[in-house]
Amino acid sequence: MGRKANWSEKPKSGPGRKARKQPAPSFPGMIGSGPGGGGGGISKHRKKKQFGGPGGKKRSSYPQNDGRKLKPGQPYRKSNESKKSSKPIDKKVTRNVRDASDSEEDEEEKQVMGSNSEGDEGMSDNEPTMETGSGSEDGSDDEAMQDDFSGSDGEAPDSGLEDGDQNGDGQKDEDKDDKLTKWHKLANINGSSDDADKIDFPEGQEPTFDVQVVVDRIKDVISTLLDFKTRREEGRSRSEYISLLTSDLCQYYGYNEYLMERIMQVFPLGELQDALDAADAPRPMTIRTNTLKCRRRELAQALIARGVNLDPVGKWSKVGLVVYSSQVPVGATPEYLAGHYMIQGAASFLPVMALGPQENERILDMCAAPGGKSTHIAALMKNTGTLLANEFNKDRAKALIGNFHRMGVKNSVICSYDGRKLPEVMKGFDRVLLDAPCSGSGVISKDSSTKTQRDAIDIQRTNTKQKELIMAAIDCLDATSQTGGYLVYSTCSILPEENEEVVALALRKRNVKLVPTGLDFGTPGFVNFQGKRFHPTMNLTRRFYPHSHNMDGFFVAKFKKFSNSNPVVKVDDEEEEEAEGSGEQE
Ligand SMILES: C[S@@+](CC[C@H](N)C(=O)[O-])C[C@H]1O[C@@H](n2cnc3c(N)ncnc32)[C@H](O)[C@@H]1O
Repeated sequence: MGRKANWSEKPKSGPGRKARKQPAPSFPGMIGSGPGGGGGGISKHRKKKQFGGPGGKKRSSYPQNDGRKLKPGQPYRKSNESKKSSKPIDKKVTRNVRDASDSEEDEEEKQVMGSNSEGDEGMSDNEPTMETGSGSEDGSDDEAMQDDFSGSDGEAPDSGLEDGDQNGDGQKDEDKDDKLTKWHKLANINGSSDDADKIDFPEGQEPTFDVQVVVDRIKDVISTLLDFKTRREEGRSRSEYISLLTSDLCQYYGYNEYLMERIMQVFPLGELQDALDAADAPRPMTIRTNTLKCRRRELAQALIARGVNLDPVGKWSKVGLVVYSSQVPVGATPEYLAGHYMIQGAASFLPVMALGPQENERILDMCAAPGGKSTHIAALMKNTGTLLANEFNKDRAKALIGNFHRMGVKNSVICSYDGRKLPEVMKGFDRVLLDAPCSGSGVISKDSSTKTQRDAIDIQRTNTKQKELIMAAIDCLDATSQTGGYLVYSTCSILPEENEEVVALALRKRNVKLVPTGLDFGTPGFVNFQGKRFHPTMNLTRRFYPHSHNMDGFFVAKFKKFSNSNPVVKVDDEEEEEAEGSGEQE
């Protein structure tokens, strides 16, 4: 398997060193370009005409676009201008974003990577377009499945919603003219909105499509909604403005109305554009060192010597590396083939960090393929104890097997049950990870078809499955475990229907409580959402967003099971829950 790396080699010269002298690489593709940016919508136009007026000067400032460099996990702080206008439209959706500490790397890492490198502060400007090759592997559930031996570089992200349900990217191939016609119809746009005080509401006339008109109007409507009393046009209601904004955002970003409305409920108005822009931009490529086989410093040395321009991912992880650019395919290096690392989105480190696997435990990964998190769990267990890695989809389970072999996982059993049936097969685990199949609304840059293909029925179906899986996951746990009794529930979705609502149901129907995830950044989960009141401890769950944390949209909740019996839930309550979802109505 590959040739042996010379770990003692010092990166004084050679391609790695040279790579570091290159101009600062930037984020792939900026908004609207690159594989993820072309989702639906008007990304091509957006390249030319960004918010902030003609000439392409962006008003909304995504981390890499305003000259700052961020690594995954680093919070993005808005410019003063944005801050001033960042009034939430509704107090119920006001978020408190907790800042992560800045990523100052420890001295040891600096010595290896070279101090003062361009990358020290974070990502740079050129997309690291890595050829992953046929052997490339993606450890993340939520990323393109580069490691499932399909050999495809641009596959849909693995939200695992349905077995084999990942959509082709028909949206990308949509004919530009058809798209424009569609936008024209949808837009119903007339005139320009240069005058910020006078917004031209479409009144049924045939629309004249003009991206700049849409862009300006989005800006004006948001400004109006943020200062409604003074800026509103007499006789216009807030809902008129909101529906105009929804329609314009759908056109500009290429979402269907259902998903756009959901997203507008998640983010305060002052954050919305940043969130939507960042959702389109590809995330930095990150890799996770397989500590079963090597140390991060050694891996970094070996890759730098091959021409990979990298840095530690941030202070929050001891095993992650962010790759800025590379002269070799990162998914086909000898080190990769020898299992020294997994190509894995930074956000997908978080559920396993929260789980905190211990040596000699019995751990279940209920939805495990392709194995990014499972192999991480095995590494933290140091190949001791027992890891049961389950994956319902047999084809995907093959990728799991391949990854376990490559990464040298030896403490595991792989099985292929419907997770909902697992308690009938085996129980008594110290820890369980449920990285649930989801809509993928947090990983839109990896599968832009999500923008148009998720609807209410789809989300409802997913939500039902997630609720059944979480019940089963808890039933597999042993509350009397001496070392654990913990469940981590995670998704790569930002929708409360797939996150807080699922958690809320578990809190009601099982003897579990939420505990801190131990992750020192992330935004607290919603305690109130759209008139629903969740348990106050919901603020212990963590949300991660591309625009705030420079990683995929993710949700992580950690539970402790305190009794193996189940609470008695009154039949009336159950019926009410089924009718209303799991949160209490305010
Ligand atoms: C989000 S992905 C998991 C990614 C994985 N944890 C990783 O890090 O590589 C969800 C997985 O759940 C699987 N899945 C879907 N329904 C399932 C079920 N009922 N039981 C078990 N697995 C299921 C999907 O096939 C998909 O592989």
